[in-house]
Amino acid sequence: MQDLSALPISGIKDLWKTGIAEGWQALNGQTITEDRTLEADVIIVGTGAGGGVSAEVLTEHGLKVILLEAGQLRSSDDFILDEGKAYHDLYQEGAMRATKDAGMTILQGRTVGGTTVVNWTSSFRTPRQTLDYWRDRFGVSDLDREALNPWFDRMEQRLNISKWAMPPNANNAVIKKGCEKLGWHWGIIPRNVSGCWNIGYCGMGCPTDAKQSMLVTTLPAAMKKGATLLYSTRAERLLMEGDQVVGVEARPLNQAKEPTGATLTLKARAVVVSGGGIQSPALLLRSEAPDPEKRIGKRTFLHPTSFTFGRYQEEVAPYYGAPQSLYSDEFIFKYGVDGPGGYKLEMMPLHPGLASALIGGTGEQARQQITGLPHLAASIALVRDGFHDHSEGGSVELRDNGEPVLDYPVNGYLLEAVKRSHLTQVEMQFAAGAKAVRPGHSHAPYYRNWDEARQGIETLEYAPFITSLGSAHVMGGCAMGDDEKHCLVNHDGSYKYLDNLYVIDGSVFPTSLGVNPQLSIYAISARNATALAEKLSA
Ligand SMILES: Cc1cc2nc3c(=O)[nH]c(=O)nc-3n(C[C@H](O)[C@H](O)[C@H](O)COP(=O)(O)OP(=O)(O)OC[C@H]3O[C@@H](n4cnc5c(N)ncnc54)[C@H](O)[C@@H]3O)c2cc1C
Repeated sequence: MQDLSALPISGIKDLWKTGIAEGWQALNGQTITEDRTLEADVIIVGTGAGGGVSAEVLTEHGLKVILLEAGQLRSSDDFILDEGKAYHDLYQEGAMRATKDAGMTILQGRTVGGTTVVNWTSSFRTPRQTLDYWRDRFGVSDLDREALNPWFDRMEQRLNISKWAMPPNANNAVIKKGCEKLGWHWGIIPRNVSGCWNIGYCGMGCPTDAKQSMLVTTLPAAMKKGATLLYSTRAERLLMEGDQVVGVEARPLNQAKEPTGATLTLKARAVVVSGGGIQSPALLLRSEAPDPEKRIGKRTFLHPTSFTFGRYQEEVAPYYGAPQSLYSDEFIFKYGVDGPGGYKLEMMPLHPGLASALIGGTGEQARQQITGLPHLAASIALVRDGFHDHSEGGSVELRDNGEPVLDYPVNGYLLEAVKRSHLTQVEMQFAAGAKAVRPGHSHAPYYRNWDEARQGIETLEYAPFITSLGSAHVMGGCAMGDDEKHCLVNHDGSYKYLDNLYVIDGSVFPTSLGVNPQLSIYAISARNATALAEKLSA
């Protein structure tokens, strides 16, 4: 019998299959077994938020671009709502990435389109407080909200970003019900979707191309203008002559993500590094790029994220519907910008695979948890990291095989914020009508009411490993700013110690943001890629 689950949705044309049939230059590294040399005006390493936007802008200016992507090319026909396949094919380390001591899990994309292919579409402008802090603390000039607003306008229009007009799913409705009852702020999330079917599988790749990720927007635009894409091909190191970057050495990868043995020598007038947090610093480290203050990979931030799970009488079905549509900023700057850690409240989708990994438990307990999934709501709190002396983030290191690992110790400052965020989320879920709520902590039971929970959480030990923490927002590691003690690139993305090298992605943020990062990356990348394009085409 035919396996219907493996069939693409009929009537939706796969953009990439059509484009390649029409002549787009997309080369699969798996088929490259012999050395080659290629030339372009600009080489872009990485095809996510920063790389996609840069590719569109640079090709619009008539520049010849080569895009390198370590991940594979997967497009709408491949997105069959299968968690296992998606995590294996579309995520870094098969979605098993974690910090060095395994204190936090890290979800990050690795595919053509980068993390934008698997993200949950929430699109916020950078908070003023964050931009002001960057200016005052790190000397990030020319990047206040007024200067950035035109770039936000432009990218919101390009990616069809607007507040979600449908009713929230039951999972997200917890925010409205709970916050209204408690008198807390809540709002509707703007999403980058066009004709969204409200399926709820954004994290597995959008099968209807409704999500306006780089895969269906900027990258196809660049391909139409003659860009060359080399996928399953990893940038190994930068090619340098004195203090000039002259290109990139790249390795095509086979299906097992191992080098095929061939070497690609790619020459260009400029190199844009858009590998995202962790990978962009890793490329600079592998290249032994000059770094007098030892800043490469330092100040890598994660928005460390805590969870709570609420059980409801009615069905919640946390796997259906727009994954994130409501949020609360009640606690994000409540304790000042650089005081105790503030956090943004959102909900997260729970599909069976992710749920079993996050909720934990074994044997009968695990069975009960999973059978109860339809009645479970999952809230998250994204802790703003990087705004306090005790919140310096993590450092990227290289393993023996050249692959990166992030050392991010979970310290007392963070755990204090996490404890407060548990109390907040538990209170919100009870106010929303939950019958029982459990914070993401190995020693926490399901509490039956807010009083019991408050007392219980007060007695919990908050320590690394027993306190569940994860991240889907890797930022920083190549901080921008005038302050050379902390920063590696200038506010236009140019590398301080080499010519012709630009970092354009989420790794340039000198702190985390306090909002989900994609729109900040799109806007700042559009600004910096435009300046670069004008310079190169002058
Ligand atoms: C599950 C999930 C949900 C999310 N939801 C949201 C959301 O709702 N809203 C939001 O704002 N953000 C969300 N994010 C985060 C957001 O998508 C990312 O912050 C953003 O895409 C990062 O952009 P980037 O350009 O820095 O890197 P990425 O988009 O990660 O792109 C980097 C790309 O470069 C490639 N690469 C790296 N190194 C090399 C190399 N050496 N050679 C070749 N290729 C290389 C990588 O394989 C990757 O494809 C989510 C993330 C996840 C994981």
